[in-house]
Amino acid sequence: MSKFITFEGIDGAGKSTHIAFVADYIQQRGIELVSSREPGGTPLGEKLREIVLHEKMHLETEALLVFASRREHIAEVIEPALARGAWVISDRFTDSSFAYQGGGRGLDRAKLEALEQWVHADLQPDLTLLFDVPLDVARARLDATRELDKFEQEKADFFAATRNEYLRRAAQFPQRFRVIDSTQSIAAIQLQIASILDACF
Ligand SMILES: Nc1ncnc2c1ncn2[C@@H]1O[C@H](COP(=O)(O)OP(=O)(O)O)[C@@H](O)[C@H]1O
Ligand SMILES: Cc1cn([C@H]2C[C@H](O)[C@@H](COP(=O)(O)OP(=O)(O)O)O2)c(=O)[nH]c1=O
Repeated sequence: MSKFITFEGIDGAGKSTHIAFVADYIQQRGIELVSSREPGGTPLGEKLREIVLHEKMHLETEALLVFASRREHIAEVIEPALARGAWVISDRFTDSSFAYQGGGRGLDRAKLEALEQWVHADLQPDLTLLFDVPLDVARARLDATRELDKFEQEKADFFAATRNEYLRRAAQFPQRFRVIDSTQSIAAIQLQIASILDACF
């Protein structure tokens, strides 16, 4: 049966590092897998991603654009894949909007809930892997590796609020969230992910 798995965490937590591992692990079982990301995942969504990640805008514009990208992603990629029995993994989904636009930037949660109801009232991930690390660890990893986009340049209090909102949601939806202590070694994290996935097959 199809599964929808999302990857979440503050920038630098290690999400991208583990996506290829998860993709391999699932495909080794002969399952059709669609691997995607947000904002993005479709040609239009990728254009919206460029705008959201690099342009200054009103907070509500930002929220509307990430949900516009998501609407397209669900219609063009996620729903068709799930309907034919494939598994879908997405690097970020709606929990990112609650964490970044809600927690980080302070957008009223009720507005995000209204958008969520509008865009995907009947769809939720079956499993959400939350990569959780203290801010200083995430920051040190980012500084060591890449040029920072608009979100990655935010200050520590932004990421503290983002992380808190993720942890709040994990506590609110314990049946789909698995919180992974991402200060562990990559090998230890992969072992933990493998045992989480084994429970899904
Ligand atoms: N568990 C870990 N231990 C040490 N370094 C890590 C770990 N996970 C990721 N990294 C490194 O941290 C950096 C950021 O990881 P990345 O997966 O790109 O984070 P994200 O996608 O969450 O922003 C990369 O250079 C990666 O190799
Ligand atoms: C999906 C989504 C992402 N974002 C932000 C979080 C990230 O900082 C950024 C892009 O995420 P990500 O793909 O993790 O960036 P990178 O490729 O640099 O690892 O978009 C939101 O603010 N709201 C959202 O709804």
